[in-house]
Amino acid sequence: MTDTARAIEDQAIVLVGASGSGTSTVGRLLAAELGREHLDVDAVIAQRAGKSVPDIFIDDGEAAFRAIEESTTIELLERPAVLSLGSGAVLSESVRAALRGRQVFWLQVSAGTAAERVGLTAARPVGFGNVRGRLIQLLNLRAPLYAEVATSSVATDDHTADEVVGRILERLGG
Ligand SMILES: Nc1ncnc2c1ncn2[C@@H]1O[C@H](COP(=O)(O)OP(=O)(O)OP(=O)(O)O)[C@@H](O)[C@H]1O
Ligand SMILES: O=C(O)C1=C[C@@H](O)[C@@H](O)[C@H](O)C1
Ligand SMILES: [Mg+2]
Repeated sequence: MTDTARAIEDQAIVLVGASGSGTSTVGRLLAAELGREHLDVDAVIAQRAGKSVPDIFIDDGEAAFRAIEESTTIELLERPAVLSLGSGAVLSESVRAALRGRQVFWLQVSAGTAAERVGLTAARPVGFGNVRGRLIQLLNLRAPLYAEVATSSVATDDHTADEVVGRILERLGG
């Protein structure tokens, strides 16, 4: 193995994207394909807190969640895992700085598709009220931040999660 290949193997593979882009699902499948650990930052936070992310928002407030999200994300970036970031993690300048120089895949999704996907799953903070309208707002705000940190982007609207994994594997191999 070349030094470059070894250096890449030691590095986290990071997935970013809006809620419903598939960061959790694709991350789990990609990690299985690569034989790597999968770390979902939302899941790690919930496990450590002993309560769900929506409950942390309700009990402790968004600012408290963002502080935990920032430190947890930066900590987990040091692991040679597939890392699924929370959709709002890129709001943090410190997280964006920590992502520089890393392999970051942006899973792109339209608001319509994201709403269909998250509308069918368990409650989450962005799911309160008008799901599609809220997702459009969040996408407009966050798309430039995903673009800033991403080294590669993958369209997901008309592709299954397995197809998205295939696209990422092609790019990792290339
Ligand atoms: N490419 C895809 N095609 C069809 N359905 C998908 C795809 N990717 C994910 N899904 C489905 O969409 C739903 C949301 O996916 P997932 O939980 O992975 O999104 P997420 O980006 O992690 O969202 P959040 O930021 O809210 O955690 C799940 O039901 C999942 O099975
Ligand atoms: O869009 C957001 O701000 C969030 C997305 C989820 O990944 C969670 O991190 C939480 O629900 C907040
Ligand atoms: Mg997720």
